[in-house]
Amino acid sequence: MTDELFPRGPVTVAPGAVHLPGWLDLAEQRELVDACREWARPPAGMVRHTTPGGGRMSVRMVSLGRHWAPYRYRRTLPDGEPVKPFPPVLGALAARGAAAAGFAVAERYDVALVNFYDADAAMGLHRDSDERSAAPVVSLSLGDACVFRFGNTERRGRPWTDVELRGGDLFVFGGPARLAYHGVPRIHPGTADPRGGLTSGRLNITIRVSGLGAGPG
Ligand SMILES: O=C(O)CCC(=O)C(=O)O
Ligand SMILES: [Fe+2]
Repeated sequence: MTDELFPRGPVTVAPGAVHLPGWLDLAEQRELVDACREWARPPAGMVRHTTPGGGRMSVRMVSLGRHWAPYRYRRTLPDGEPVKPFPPVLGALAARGAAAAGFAVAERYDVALVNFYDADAAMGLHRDSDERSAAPVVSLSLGDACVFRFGNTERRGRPWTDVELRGGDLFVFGGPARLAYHGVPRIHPGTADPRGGLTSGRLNITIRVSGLGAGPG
């Protein structure tokens, strides 16, 4: 983005974790927001998951390619609906994003999770460890800014770095950071640039290589 008061440059937050601010222009953001609206529709639309411990997640999610629900991937939703296919546009974006962050990825990206955060939603510190691939996770942010907490691979606690992710930002974590704990403690409501297609709330698209191939489950 060229109209920022204080332009933000790429930052390596930890070895293997790269933040590229303003990676998507406003037109690309609008296209993705429109696509997310389509993907969020039933059948196989947006859901709030319950964890095995009985807690209800505040983030609404829709899966593409494989249905993710705590804590594994499946081909179908609990009601038997097939998961929506993985859109080729996200495969291309993920490959481009990983390359922009300095990663050479031989595998094909095949799953995505679209997360919607309203003003009060948050995501606790966790690792993305349900994949069977070491390929970097590619994350795109749209709408409201948030605090993205990027921790370490050892424990769900400090040390961590808090990064502000805004609409259009790319964050990629792979290599030594692939299994680092991370989460979203807070949304900054009302910070979305409406020209990016979202007037309230935050969308995050997280694209991964499942490593599950054509196998079952
Ligand atoms: O919303 C984000 O930026 C992070 C999402 C996330 O960590 C996940 O979907 O596993
Ligand atoms: Fe995650």
